[in-house]
Amino acid sequence: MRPSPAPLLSVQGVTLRYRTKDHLITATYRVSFDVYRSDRFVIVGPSGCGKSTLLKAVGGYLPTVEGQIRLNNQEIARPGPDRVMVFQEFDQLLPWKTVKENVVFALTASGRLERKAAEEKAMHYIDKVNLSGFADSLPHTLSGGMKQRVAIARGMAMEPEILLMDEPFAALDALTRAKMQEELLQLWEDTRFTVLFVTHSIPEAVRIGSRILLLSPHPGQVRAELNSDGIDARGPDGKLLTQRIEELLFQENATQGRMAHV
Ligand SMILES: Nc1ncnc2c1ncn2[C@@H]1O[C@H](COP(=O)(O)OP(=O)(O)OP(=O)(O)O)[C@@H](O)[C@H]1O
Repeated sequence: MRPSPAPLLSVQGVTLRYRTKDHLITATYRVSFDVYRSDRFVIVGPSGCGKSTLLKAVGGYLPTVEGQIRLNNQEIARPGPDRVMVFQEFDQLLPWKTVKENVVFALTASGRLERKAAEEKAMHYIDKVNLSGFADSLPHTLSGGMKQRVAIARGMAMEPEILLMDEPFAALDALTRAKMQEELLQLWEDTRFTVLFVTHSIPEAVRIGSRILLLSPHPGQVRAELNSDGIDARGPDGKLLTQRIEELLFQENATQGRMAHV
């Protein structure tokens, strides 16, 4: 038997808290999961269960209270270019820079590439998100979906070890959202990047994920981790998986922290 590969990202027993003036808020409690290279790892759970907080901690913006987060076996202590975030908001781009310049700037400002190499790489990824014809446009002339495509192109151009996506399509209309999900999967087919994707939409989790982690309501604990690789989200298996997730998330007396593998 071949030894199983080491995880790219390992989250072990992670508790995350916010301290406000009057309260200590536990956002996640002893959450554990592993993300392997080329996983499309989706975290799904109800509003307030700590999904964004987990992503912030993986991004290196929030320290753990308990547990450890390791990338390539190195403990995460601060943000770094090996982890790039894409957010829900459409205002992630620099409004005074064109589409191309937004991507080029991310590559040159981090000192990773010279101007010419950065331009080439920027155009490569802008093309991948089908925006070549808009390279010289300013963000305010683009639709919400197009802005998100630019943010994704910028994130991918940085070629991080892992792309962190926090509800990137939640503010889009249903049709555009479905199209963007399709495009993301196509991009993944092309480049097999590793993505950690947060959503509160079960259909989106089933559509995007190769693995799906379910978190309980606040404070978020692991309720189950499901294998969804190769499942046709629109076919009978996709429907069954959606039902199973609904049961696991909404059953009244779910045993907290119990792991279910499908
Ligand atoms: N900056 C903050 N200060 C204090 N509490 C916070 C802060 N950010 C989040 N919280 C609290 O932490 C908990 C988890 O929030 P988080 O935003 O991570 O949840 P979520 O699952 O991403 O929710 P949603 O799906 O609504 O975005 C919530 O109770 C929230 O109120």
